[in-house]
Amino acid sequence: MNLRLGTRASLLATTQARTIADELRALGHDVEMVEIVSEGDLTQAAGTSLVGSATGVFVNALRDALNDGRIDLAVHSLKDLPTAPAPGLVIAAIPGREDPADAVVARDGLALADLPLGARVGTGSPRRISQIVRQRPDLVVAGVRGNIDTRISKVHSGEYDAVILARAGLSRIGRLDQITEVLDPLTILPAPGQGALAVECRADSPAAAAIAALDDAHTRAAVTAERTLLAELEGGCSAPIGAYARIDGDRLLLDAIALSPQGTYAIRQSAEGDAADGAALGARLAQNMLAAGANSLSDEQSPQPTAAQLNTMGGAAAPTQESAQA
Ligand SMILES: NCc1[nH]cc(CCC(=O)O)c1CC(=O)O
Repeated sequence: MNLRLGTRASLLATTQARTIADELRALGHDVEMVEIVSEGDLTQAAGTSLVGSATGVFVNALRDALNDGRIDLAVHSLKDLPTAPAPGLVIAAIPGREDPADAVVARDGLALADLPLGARVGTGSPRRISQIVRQRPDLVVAGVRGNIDTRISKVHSGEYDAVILARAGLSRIGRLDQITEVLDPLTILPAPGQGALAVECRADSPAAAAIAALDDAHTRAAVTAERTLLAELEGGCSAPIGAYARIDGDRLLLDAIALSPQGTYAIRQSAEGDAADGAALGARLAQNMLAAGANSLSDEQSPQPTAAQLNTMGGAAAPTQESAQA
């Protein structure tokens, strides 16, 4: 089958797209790569930045190309896809995912815990900020723009003592040697879907069946749990969310955290369910977290916390309370 695969021009995007193209070629398909240039790429190249979500602009440029019939499939980082389904499009494959952990790239080979008091850490992700400041309130966290290599270069130039990046992205572009610490995904919970790719096509496209051969059932179950949890929590709160699901035999284990922006308060819970139904597990854990107060997390203590909130809030909470089974 002839397949036109759309990709952004960035190193990470083209590397990810090439991986998928190679796998489809191995199945006997002819794959042509089509570069899709978006407003986001143009402004990034000009050294300026977009107001609002740049990732949204990149995703939409690829989706427009799918809807217009300029391409037959698009490869996305799953964590950059909004949880709402795109009308007329389907995620035809979620291939096996990389290690979803976050990673530290720091000067002098340092781990997060070894950074000196008041060190400068670059990340703009509310999820990373809240979890890292919760562990190290002394760190000065500042947003950092640009692609992965640009971010790493800001450590080498001394602008930052460390930056936090997804291990998967560093792996894909061959920068694992830059990592000075991989953060345990049960300590710093990853973004829902981190490390996974999503291959999207038109719902009525004959390409869907061809692409489906790349799907990995275990990864799909895990990221479905993570993204369903995110979707349910997004409806009820604007707190940063981390989630990490993994398969254990025929069971699916899910850990999730919602935090106040500076990490003063957090609700962390875990649950397990049938590996065949990630959506049910994600929805159930989200409801439990909302019941525990995930919808009212702020760095100022809430006026009248419920008993359930008191049980799961605060930096001094014992790990056993934080990881109460749901
Ligand atoms: N939002 C940017 C983005 N989207 C996907 C990745 C890396 C690959 C992945 O997480 O799957 C990154 C960079 C990062 O977070 O370090």
